[in-house]
Amino acid sequence: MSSLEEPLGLGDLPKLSINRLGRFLSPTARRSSPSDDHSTGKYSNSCNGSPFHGNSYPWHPQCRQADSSCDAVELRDLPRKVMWELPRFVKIVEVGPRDGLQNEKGNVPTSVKIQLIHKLVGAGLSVVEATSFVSPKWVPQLADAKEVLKGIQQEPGVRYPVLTPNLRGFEAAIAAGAKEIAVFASASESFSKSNINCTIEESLVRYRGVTAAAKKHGLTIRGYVSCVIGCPVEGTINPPKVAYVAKELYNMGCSEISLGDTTGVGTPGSVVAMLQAVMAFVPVDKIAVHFHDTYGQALANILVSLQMGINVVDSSVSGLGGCPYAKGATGNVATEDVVYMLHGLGIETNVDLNKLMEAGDYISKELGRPLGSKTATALRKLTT
Ligand SMILES: CC(C)(COP(=O)([O-])OP(=O)([O-])OC[C@H]1O[C@@H](n2cnc3c(N)ncnc32)[C@H](O)[C@@H]1OP(=O)([O-])[O-])[C@@H](O)C(=O)NCCC(=O)NCCSC(=O)C[C@@](C)(O)CC(=O)[O-]
Repeated sequence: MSSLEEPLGLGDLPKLSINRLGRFLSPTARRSSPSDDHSTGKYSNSCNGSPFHGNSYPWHPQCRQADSSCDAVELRDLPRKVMWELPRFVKIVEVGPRDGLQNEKGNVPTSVKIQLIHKLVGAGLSVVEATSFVSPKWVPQLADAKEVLKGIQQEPGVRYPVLTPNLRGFEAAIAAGAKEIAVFASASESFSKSNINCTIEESLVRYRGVTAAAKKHGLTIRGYVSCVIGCPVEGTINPPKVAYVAKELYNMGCSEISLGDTTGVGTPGSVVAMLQAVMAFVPVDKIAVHFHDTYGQALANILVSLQMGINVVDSSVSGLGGCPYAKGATGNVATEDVVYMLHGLGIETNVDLNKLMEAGDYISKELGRPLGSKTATALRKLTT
């Protein structure tokens, strides 16, 4: 990886003066001490011997303890500390081959889908949602689900979940070799009707059957809740509604609940309230976030989710995607942009950004459209 591809952030922190670092702290986050001199930016000393010598960092847990030393604090860890204990590792669930390609107007050859999945796995992604075993009358773009799943050369340690809307889809998925499935409910009645042609309650009954069958086969099950912030028909969705559907999916055996802002209307403000409600019923380490970037809020929404303890993020290479049954919704947040931000925060992903961009180049060329990732667009301009 050339230095141009390294996100600005980590490498540059040591070059910042302590006084400039002090300015990262908001007046409310930083408690003043009588010995602080605000005119010079010199603050009282609670960190002897550390790179922060001469400064007090009340946001750091060690600094918050009386008589503690900040010796252990390294500049490298600063972003995670300033941002309130961000996770060290984030698992990215790549949904491009499914959520992305389900929305394509033109026909994408099966061989291209398979090649894309191989490239994404080659970039280090350990979970790649491969396809959907839905009705081809509803989503003709994924009518080749069986061929795609059978055609993938499955790598050990990599998961290839597929969507199953009912027992029929589940059986087809099993026959094609699926080891992990996902069921998808909605927090909006209108969207449930337009997407899977049933009410929320009917979908939960249906999914109890699917999850029971999946458990018998020893399969891992993911559960989606869509329209967690807003619905194109109903408008704002109340957080308790989202929490209810998430709890039901969790209780029926879904090991991970992915919360989908299907239309991308969420902001960090609405996302916090929604996550808070869900976390009352589903453990934080079982929650994933799934943001579409319609309003350009996805990265901010991911960041606030990480600050609340989430460490699983769904995204789509080159920002492919949208839902054929959610009018106006654009693509998922681009995986390249997520990886760039996470690496910039010092968070590991095991994803090689260069190889990921190659996968993005590949599918964009195949679809005949410009790159959908801002990071990839910027880096390609610099390197070509
Ligand atoms: C759920 C159904 C099937 C109900 O569809 P329906 O019309 O109510 O069901 P049906 O039982 O009357 O079946 C209609 C036809 O489809 C067939 N059929 C029935 N099931 C299957 C199956 N599994 N596989 C293949 N074929 C199937 C069935 O055999 C029948 O064929 P016919 O007799 O007319 O020839 C339909 O509404 C459907 O497939 N919906 C899926 C729509 C979809 O995939 N939407 C995109 C998902 S994205 C999403 O939900 C959001 C998410 C997860 O990405 C998160 C986010 O972004 O927020």
